Amino acid sequence: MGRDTYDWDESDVRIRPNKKGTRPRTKDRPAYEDAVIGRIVTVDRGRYTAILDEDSPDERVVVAARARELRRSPVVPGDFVALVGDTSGSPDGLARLVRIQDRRTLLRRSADDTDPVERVVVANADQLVVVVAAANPEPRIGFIDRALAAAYDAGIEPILCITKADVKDPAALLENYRHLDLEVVVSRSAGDGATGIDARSADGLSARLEAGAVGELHRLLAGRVSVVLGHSGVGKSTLVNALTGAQRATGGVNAVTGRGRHTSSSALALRVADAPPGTWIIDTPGIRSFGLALVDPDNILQSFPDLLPASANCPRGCTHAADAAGCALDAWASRPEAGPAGAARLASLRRLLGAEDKVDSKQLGTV
Ligand SMILES: Nc1nc2c(ncn2[C@@H]2O[C@H](COP(=O)(O)OP(=O)(O)OP(=O)(O)O)[C@@H](O)[C@H]2O)c(=O)[nH]1
Ligand SMILES: [Zn+2]
Repeated sequence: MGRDTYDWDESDVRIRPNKKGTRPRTKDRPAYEDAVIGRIVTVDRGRYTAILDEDSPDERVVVAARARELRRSPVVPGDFVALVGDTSGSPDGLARLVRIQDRRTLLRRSADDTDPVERVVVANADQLVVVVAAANPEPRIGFIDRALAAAYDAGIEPILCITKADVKDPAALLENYRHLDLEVVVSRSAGDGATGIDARSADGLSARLEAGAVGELHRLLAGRVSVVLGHSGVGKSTLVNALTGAQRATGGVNAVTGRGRHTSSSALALRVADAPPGTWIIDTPGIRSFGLALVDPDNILQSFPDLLPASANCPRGCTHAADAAGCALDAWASRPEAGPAGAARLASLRRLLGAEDKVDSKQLGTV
């Protein structure tokens, strides 16, 4: 997909305009007919790093500053942008970012469930890889379910990746997601002597991951743009490094941008090694919470497809809260088909649906 969008030019028509997308008003902006389109790989202190003529002999990295007419529209990794000025890619050159192309998808979050401020995470992602460890740190069901709801809301396909399966069997955790049509990849470190993939993790230790899961992820990512989300310590950098061959944690010159050290708190698009053109991973360090203040409650329920059919038996306008009279979801949870995780699934849905009403919801972003 990334490939196609990359080739857009000035004459392009809009495909699937995203009503959530942010676009400068058409009326009063100059045409910028000499603009070139690039893919944003990272944003750091008001400087936008874009990659131009991707996968061609003229491929180059261009740093840009935003034009005033963009006002405060957020520009994020994954965005395709129009650049004018010095787009040669010379080390000291600075281009001007004059336009954000229409976005296919937009992953947004709020700091917590009551904060209405939109934080745009990445644009044009096809997939969201939610990384949780089987243990150390303990997996948080609420975090997974929040991420699934945000992905559903954004029209992005989720993938669940469980790491550290060598530390604990993730079967009980996976029981929650058994009824979902969700790709699940289970990763573990490789035992001595097994064929593994060496990856340097953020703390500098080298983890050796079993090749199977990394290979499976590699296959799922091919040709697509995937955001990777996970709490600190789950092994996200280890995985990302295994897939990209990057060693950003060790500093030095960045594999994509070719420039200096990247601050570790901003999202960064990295190329997946040995993958077809357009295969990108967008790493999102430092996202600790995933507030759902911007997500339509209806989409929260839609992201629980195992509970959705039963909700058809609820009274009209049912809030599905624990005290909602006649809510059919209680009956669902007690049925054998709901499985051992049925009650937990319902509780998780209720936490997410009810979060916006709670006074102390500041905490809920990290549930
Ligand atoms: N046992 C085991 N340890 C792992 C596995 N994957 C990663 N680790 C270790 O877990 C620790 C954390 O890994 P990181 O990749 O740095 O975790 P992270 O999620 O990127 O954390 P931050 O860098 O803090 O965001 C490191 O010591 C890794 O070597 C695994 O599959 N099994
Ligand atoms: Zn109900």
